[in-house]
Amino acid sequence: MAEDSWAQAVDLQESGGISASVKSLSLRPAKEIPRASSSPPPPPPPSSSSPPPPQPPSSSPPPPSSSPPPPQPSPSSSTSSVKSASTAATAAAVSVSTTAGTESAVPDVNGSEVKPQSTTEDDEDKADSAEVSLLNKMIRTNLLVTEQDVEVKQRDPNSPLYSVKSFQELYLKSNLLQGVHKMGFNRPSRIQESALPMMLADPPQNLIAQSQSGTGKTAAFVLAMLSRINPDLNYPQCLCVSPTYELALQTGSVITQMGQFCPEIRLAYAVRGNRVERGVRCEDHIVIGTPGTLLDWCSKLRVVDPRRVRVFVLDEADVMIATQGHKEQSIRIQRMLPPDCQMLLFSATFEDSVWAFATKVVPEPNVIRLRRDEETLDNIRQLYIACDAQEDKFHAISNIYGAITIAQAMIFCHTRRTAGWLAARLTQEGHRVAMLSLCVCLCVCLSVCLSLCLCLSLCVDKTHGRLASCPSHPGGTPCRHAVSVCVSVCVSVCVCLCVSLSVSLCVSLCLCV
Ligand SMILES: Nc1ncnc2c1ncn2[C@@H]1O[C@H](COP(=O)(O)OP(=O)(O)OP(=O)(O)O)[C@@H](O)[C@H]1O
Repeated sequence: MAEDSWAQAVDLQESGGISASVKSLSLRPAKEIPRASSSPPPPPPPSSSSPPPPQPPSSSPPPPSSSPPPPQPSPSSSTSSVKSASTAATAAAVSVSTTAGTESAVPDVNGSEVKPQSTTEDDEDKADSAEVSLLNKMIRTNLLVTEQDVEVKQRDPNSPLYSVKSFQELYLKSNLLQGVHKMGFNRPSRIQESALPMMLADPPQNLIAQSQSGTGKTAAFVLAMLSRINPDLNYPQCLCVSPTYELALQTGSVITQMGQFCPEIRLAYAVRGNRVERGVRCEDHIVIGTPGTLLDWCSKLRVVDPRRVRVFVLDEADVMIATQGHKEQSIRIQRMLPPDCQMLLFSATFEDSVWAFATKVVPEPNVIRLRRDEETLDNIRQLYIACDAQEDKFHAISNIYGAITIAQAMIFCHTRRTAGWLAARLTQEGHRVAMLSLCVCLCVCLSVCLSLCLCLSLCVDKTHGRLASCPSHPGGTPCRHAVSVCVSVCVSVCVCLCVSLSVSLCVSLCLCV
């Protein structure tokens, strides 16, 4: 959206309070929704490729179908946070000098956030936006405190604009307020100051809100959902759509924490693997899920009656539209909701495509936007050089080396190909350059595995085609398992090495940025 369309930039210092109608209540474990298979869903596999589901604090009851949902994570969810780190932070690092222009990863104020920039190179190296989002959530455990201006565009410009400086001003139910304080929230974050009064207003108002990761969006809409629930009504009153299984679980854990003193409120996960029988009504108050499964629950399976939903939250809208099919599925869910259902949409970024989607899903919205500051750490001086072409970047780096003394440096590049190109050019210039990339790591792993394989083959030869220690064939019977043993040992070693290398790469990148 054009900057000048933001008619109303608001100084939130001059804000008043708001009386929100709050009927909040409590949270207790949900009844299990009957599943297609009578056996409980298997726990998520303990593989490196799926992050562990968030654990509710010991003081809080487990979430509803609260044996966290399940299981066969979707293809998009089966990618690892470790991979996220390595791919998102950069595809490759060249140990030499300064960052290579716009292709480098951009750290946030905590030095932790990663945000990939799109280029046309090496698509396979690009980070999945959902992974990046999940990684940011996992890395960031504190609120990102910012003094940025909040821009507010009200649906009705004549209506008074409220913002709050304390949670008490929101007139929350006491057990909900207790949960907020138990989470260590003393006062609303910058975006919460103006978003919460709008979200809790009576009659309910629709909202599109954009602010960067870690500014308190999730906490804000969770509070709004918990506030709207009438626990005497045993059907879903709030739907929350997340782009992936893992992100849904993350939000679920915030609901569980914030509602820890509201045991009557129940939560269900509409995610792949949490199977329900057609026509069996869900009696939980909040359903959080991924677009496809949630759509099935609302339409095909008729587990949720969308006509009774009061609050619809669409989280991570920018990530959502990056996933094929999610946009359409979200719109189809939205179309089933009653006209007076409160629609809330959140996004960390606000490109035109996100805005177009947002306005399609959220009719007559209020809009809140938190401007993003330039982020720097005090002890780091950041400079940038605008380059028109890749070749210019090389010349810029050469000039820096010509102008100042640089003993050692690391250059982060977006793709392996760029890193290789830059390493070659710098080497030609007489610099001593080493290149580090996932590919190099994999080659090392592979060579280690091949040597191992060779050793095992030699062992097999020495015992005339048998493995002396084969438990299946003691006593020297010909062993056909020799090759499979070799292969499986190699594969496991390879996997272990890849994981550990990825972890160390991830850690070193985090430290470097
Ligand atoms: N008012 C508050 N006071 C203190 N901490 C807060 C407050 N609101 C949120 N937080 C904490 O700040 C961190 C980021 O909050 P939250 O996850 O809600 O932000 P977000 O904008 O949704 O970020 P993301 O998109 O990455 O999830 C969380 O650890 C949360 O517990």
